[in-house]
Amino acid sequence: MAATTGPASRRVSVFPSPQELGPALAQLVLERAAAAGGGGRRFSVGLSGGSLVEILARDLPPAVASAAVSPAGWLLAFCDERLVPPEHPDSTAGAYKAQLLPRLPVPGPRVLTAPPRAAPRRRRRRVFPGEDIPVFDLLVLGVGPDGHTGSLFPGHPLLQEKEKIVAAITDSPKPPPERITLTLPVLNAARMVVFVATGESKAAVLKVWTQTVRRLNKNPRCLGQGMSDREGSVNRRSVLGTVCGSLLLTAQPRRRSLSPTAHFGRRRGKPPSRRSCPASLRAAALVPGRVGSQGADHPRRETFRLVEPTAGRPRVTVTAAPAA
Ligand SMILES: O=C1O[C@H](COP(=O)(O)O)[C@@H](O)[C@H](O)[C@H]1O
Repeated sequence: MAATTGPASRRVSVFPSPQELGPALAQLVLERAAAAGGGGRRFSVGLSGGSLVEILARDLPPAVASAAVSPAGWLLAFCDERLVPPEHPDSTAGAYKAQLLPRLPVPGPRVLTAPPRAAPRRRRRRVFPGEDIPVFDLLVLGVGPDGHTGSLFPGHPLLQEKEKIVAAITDSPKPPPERITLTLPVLNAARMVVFVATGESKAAVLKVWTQTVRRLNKNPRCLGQGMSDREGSVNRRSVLGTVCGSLLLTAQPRRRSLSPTAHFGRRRGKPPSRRSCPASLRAAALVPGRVGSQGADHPRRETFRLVEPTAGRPRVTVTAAPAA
């Protein structure tokens, strides 16, 4: 049973274990698939790798079977991929092909083996007709202990990417160093984004994330303490740059008039110049409403969050649970 707080559009649910989180996540996938079908769309879903593969491989197939749903119309892509041979244990596509796909009914989903930007322009057009930026119905993203999501790492210049929809990274702090990843513009364009974090190693980053979002929601003009802390083993501002940039996915059109001062506040002296204020943070200041999380401040608790705007898309979900 999940402990859930926050308005329906921005819900935080805490699951006692991944065993309980998994079925809820599977239900969410089916709900989004049904919503896409109801809207006359093919269901497009992007999946991260890492620990998520096991959760989905365990809990999605039984949910699909008991709902008697056919995944034949689904389009499945990967939020990021490590550039290793498909049979390598680090390959995200390889892991899904080995663990999840054989457990789904036949015919299974259409699988994009590389994110659309890596494909020729003609093929991208066919996959996401009429969309400059692919609008996924659902992105299921993991969160690393350092706050990375997909292969978007805290403090990495890739967070500033605005043009590409898929970008290469050759210096990933987490091995393997060479990867490709969906960029923030794609994350921000999705109809719903689910962040899944399990295990104690994620507790610290989720705590910072939650606290910052609360601060932002109370007073979007001040990111508060820690945000100008450039020292220490963890650059909290950068961590939040990733995390809050992701939370932007929820949000509203940007207000052009917002200045960097507005985002960093004046409490810690002179605000940084616009250049030193990451776009993801500028955007994060516009996250509306309240994100609550029961117990999420406790370092040993992790959270399941569902964040969605009151009107229309996109919606953001974060899921987490202590490790089994
Ligand atoms: O390197 C990666 O890490 C994240 C988080 O992985 P996890 O095993 O800690 O859940 C993952 O979401 C991403 O796809 C992957 O490339």
